[in-house]
Amino acid sequence: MSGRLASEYPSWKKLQQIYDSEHANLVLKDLFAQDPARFSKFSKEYASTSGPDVTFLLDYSKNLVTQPIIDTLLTLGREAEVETYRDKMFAGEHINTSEDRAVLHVALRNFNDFKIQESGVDEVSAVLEHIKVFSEAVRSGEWKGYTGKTINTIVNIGIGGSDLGPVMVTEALKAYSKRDLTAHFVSNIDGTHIAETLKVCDPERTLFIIASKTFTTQETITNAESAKAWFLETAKDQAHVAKHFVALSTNTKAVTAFGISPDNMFQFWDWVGGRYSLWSAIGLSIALVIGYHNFESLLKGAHGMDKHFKEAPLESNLPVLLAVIGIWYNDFYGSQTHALLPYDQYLHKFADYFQQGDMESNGKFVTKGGQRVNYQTGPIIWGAAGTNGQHSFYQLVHQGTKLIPADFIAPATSQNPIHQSKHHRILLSNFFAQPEALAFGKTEAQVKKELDPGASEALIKSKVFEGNRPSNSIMFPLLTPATLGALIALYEHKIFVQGVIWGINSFDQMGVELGKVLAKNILAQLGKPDDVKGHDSSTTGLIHYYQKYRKE
Ligand SMILES: O=P(O)(O)OC[C@H]1O[C@H](O)[C@H](O)[C@@H](O)[C@@H]1O
Repeated sequence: MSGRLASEYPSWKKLQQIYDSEHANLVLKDLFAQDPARFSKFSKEYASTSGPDVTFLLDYSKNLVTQPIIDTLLTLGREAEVETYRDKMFAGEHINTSEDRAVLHVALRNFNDFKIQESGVDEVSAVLEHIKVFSEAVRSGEWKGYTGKTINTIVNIGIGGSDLGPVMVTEALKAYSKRDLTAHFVSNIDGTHIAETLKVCDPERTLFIIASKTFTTQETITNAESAKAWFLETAKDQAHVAKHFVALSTNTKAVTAFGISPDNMFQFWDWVGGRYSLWSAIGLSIALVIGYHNFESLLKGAHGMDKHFKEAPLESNLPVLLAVIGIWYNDFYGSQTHALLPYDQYLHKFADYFQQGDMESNGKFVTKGGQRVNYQTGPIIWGAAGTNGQHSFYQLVHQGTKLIPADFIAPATSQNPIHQSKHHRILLSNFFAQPEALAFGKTEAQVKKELDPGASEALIKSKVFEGNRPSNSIMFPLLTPATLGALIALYEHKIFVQGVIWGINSFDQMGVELGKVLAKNILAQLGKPDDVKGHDSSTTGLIHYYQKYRKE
């Protein structure tokens, strides 16, 4: 984040030399055979030192690294001043330089532990109290709708960071949810999303949460207006809106203009990035679903990881280790993607969440200083909950031509230990087997032994697994709110460290703007073919096709 090109650091050049001269010999099978202590050397147990107990194991031994490579990667971190920039973040310095903002999602889960100076930070506890009081009133039934009935449905209307975090966390912590309160999340501007959701809502018992940092996002405001119109069809009186609509935003003026009273607004601040906002008022739907106490545990679990990230030396700092290992593949092996593969159905939205978290943060081609990078920055993040992926895309992961570093994530204990945990044992046997298969593969000699002597060369070759495909494994005892908080913070800080090393600003998102501006211009031209002006022939042709067939 210093804005320097990463490729100028001496350690970067050294890593390139190491890669060129050694990568052909970096064979996991050999590395494990040569060192029986490899697992204990390249795995770490995390234990929180503040807040609720959180422990997990990070096993990074199945990576194409040796100790000297890890050391050089850590030197890269030091040369890029990761520690300095980490301290700047926690101190509230304006490290988001393009927008001249502090980056203080860590302040949202701090509970007065670290001293952070920034306007608004002293209001965090009041907003948490507001979330607590409101969520408890709704959950207990004390908060009533306009006809005196209790709320049984919440609809969070938001997009991007105002949607993905709450969606992912409420799914992940479903085991802690209040079963008589149904949560829906409407994000897409496609009218289908709100229309299908409203079909199952009762206006007398539904609470709409309009979640938008800016309160100007086209999708969210349009969906919110449609929801309000739908509500008023039944409720008639504008005064009833107060019982059924609340806003989560930094923009009081726009919230008031929409017709939501400031009393029903949950505040946050410009130093909370959208993709880091689930810890803020944007988490209201989470508190409603899992209860404030559990929401606070989520925050405290994240704070424990913040403390680890802030205080642990780089060589035992888990977000740093994940970050530099990721850079090794991304920048030296040329891998384009990184897979997040949780073996926990509750985490089925984890990869979706970190698509925004990582790709919006680190999908940048210029440094903070405005130079075009001459190396790869953020990877493409993707993934799905195991074992589903095994029956679809794992073929390519095992035998395709691309190197796909992957993180396997699993709880030792299931929240649903049905059939004497039979399901969970099967799930975990797959969680253990896949990284093993990826790393060690299956040789031609092994394949031949299993086939008839007359088997064709082609058949033999098709059954070979080259192996040497790297992965991390993360295991924890149980997916609790605090564990999830720590896990999310682990990845947030990993993304931060990578951004610092690449010299980019991980906290703006200029890349989402151009399409929005063009769409606004096109929207004004959709009326008639003659209005369609100023486009290339392809865009013009597509709009004309729409105009020919549309039905209003
Ligand atoms: O919360 P909002 O202001 O409505 O923003 C919602 C989302 O839209 C923007 O375009 C950004 O790409 C996201 O980072 C943000 O989370």
